[in-house]
Amino acid sequence: MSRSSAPSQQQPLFDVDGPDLEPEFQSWLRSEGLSTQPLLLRHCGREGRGLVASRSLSRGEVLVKLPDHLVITAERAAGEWSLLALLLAEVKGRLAAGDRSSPAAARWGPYVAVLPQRPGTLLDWPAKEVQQLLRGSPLQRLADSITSAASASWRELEPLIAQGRADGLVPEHVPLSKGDLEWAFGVLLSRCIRLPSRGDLQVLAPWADQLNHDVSAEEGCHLDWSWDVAGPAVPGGDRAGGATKGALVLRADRPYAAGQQVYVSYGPKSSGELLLSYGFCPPPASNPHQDCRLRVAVDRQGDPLADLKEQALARHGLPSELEFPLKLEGIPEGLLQYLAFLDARPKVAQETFELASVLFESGGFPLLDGQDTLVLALRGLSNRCTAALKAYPTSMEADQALAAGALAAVTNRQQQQEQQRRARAPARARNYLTAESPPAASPSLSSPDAPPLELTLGTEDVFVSSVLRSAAVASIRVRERQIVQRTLAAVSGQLVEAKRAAGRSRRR
Ligand SMILES: C[S@@+](CC[C@H](N)C(=O)[O-])C[C@H]1O[C@@H](n2cnc3c(N)ncnc32)[C@H](O)[C@@H]1O
Repeated sequence: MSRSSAPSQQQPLFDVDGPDLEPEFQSWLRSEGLSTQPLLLRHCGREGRGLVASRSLSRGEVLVKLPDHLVITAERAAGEWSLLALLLAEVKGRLAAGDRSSPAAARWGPYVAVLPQRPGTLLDWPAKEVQQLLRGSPLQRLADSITSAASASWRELEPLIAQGRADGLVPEHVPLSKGDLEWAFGVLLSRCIRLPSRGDLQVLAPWADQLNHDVSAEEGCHLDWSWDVAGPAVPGGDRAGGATKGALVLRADRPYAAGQQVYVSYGPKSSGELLLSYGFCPPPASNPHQDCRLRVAVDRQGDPLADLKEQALARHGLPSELEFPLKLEGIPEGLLQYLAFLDARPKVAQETFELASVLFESGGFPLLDGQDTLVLALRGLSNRCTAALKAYPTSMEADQALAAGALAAVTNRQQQQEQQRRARAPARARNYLTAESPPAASPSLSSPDAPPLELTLGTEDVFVSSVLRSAAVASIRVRERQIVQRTLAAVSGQLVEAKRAAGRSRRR
């Protein structure tokens, strides 16, 4: 794990003497050879459960050491991602029916029992809302890829389940409907960790998956969680009492005070990616990984050189379609070269390959039939940005008001809950700060100048309230458009500069 040394905001402290959460799960972990120390499982406000330092911790100290046999891999679930989902859904179905007779339920039951009923990912959103809320945003493509992956898995699993029922392997009391599988896909989306050190193996890691995400952390879980795969065996760690092959080890990257929540990063993800795959939405304006994806592709319909261009791109190891993350800080590396190539119209085949070599090998922008290919690329980017802005169905002002209105509603509700909690809490517990972030000042509901959403909307907020879901998306749309507008401004500046340079070279 790695994260910035300063916490992103003033962090609340949690009660280290409070009652243990999920006691059955924790005693199962201990019986499996996992020491849950030095972290405690606590309710962490809108983040759900989280892991909290039980005492002060020093940098470099081991926080989690998960023996290999407790890591659930697709291999261990006898196959691929879909089968891992099937394993989860089957165990959940059996637990609901009080049946622990299958080996999978006996093995993983205590873990599956503490998984959230509603992971709160995009797969839990009402289908009609997905299209409606994401229209115009590049997030629509991510949503499509999530829903089509889930549909493809279901198509793969449906006949297997039917066969399993026919063969008496899946009893009638275990429901395995599309909805049950979607629950499992949501769990995988929001909890799977990709381990680069093990060939990008995707795993479920009980206990470690109770760690929440901090946008300011530098790198992290799901795609990149930087677990060390520990070399030394954990004696007595396997179920037969022998040594396991290793363990996933998480070390503290900085000191923690007792009661402080330990966060990791789920990877450099934008607020939209977090919303769709994990169900929560950190304020996009303060997410350092916020971007607006621009998809650019060879125009197969309109470009007579499309085939040649695809061949030339392939020679340079490039696909015929790419997504570039536009950011506030400037034009992404390689975008202008790619656009210059897509938009150029060489007259002969050979020129197409030569142009590709100059653009992609030297990074320079040659003249093509007297035309400056940098100017071509900048104009192409400007047109695409203008089109991207037009694709949003709502105005910037409407989105700002929507996001601010939700912030006010959440803040008010939070203040009320806080007052109720304080009134109920015993005196000792009042010494601890509360689990939720400090309330923000309520902005005006309708002002177009209202501040951006400054509060993370939690999975529960987003799941239960379609108003908050649309507010979360509105806050993302606001930031995406700000990024596109900033890119347009940078392009205009560069176009003026490129034209001046072209004029100077003509005069010479
Ligand atoms: C890997 S699990 C972490 C444990 C989880 N909190 C639980 O109670 O099971 C990921 C889920 O935790 C929640 N989460 C993680 N980081 C969060 C954050 N910074 N803000 C709000 N929710 C967060 C989201 O619901 C997400 O889908």
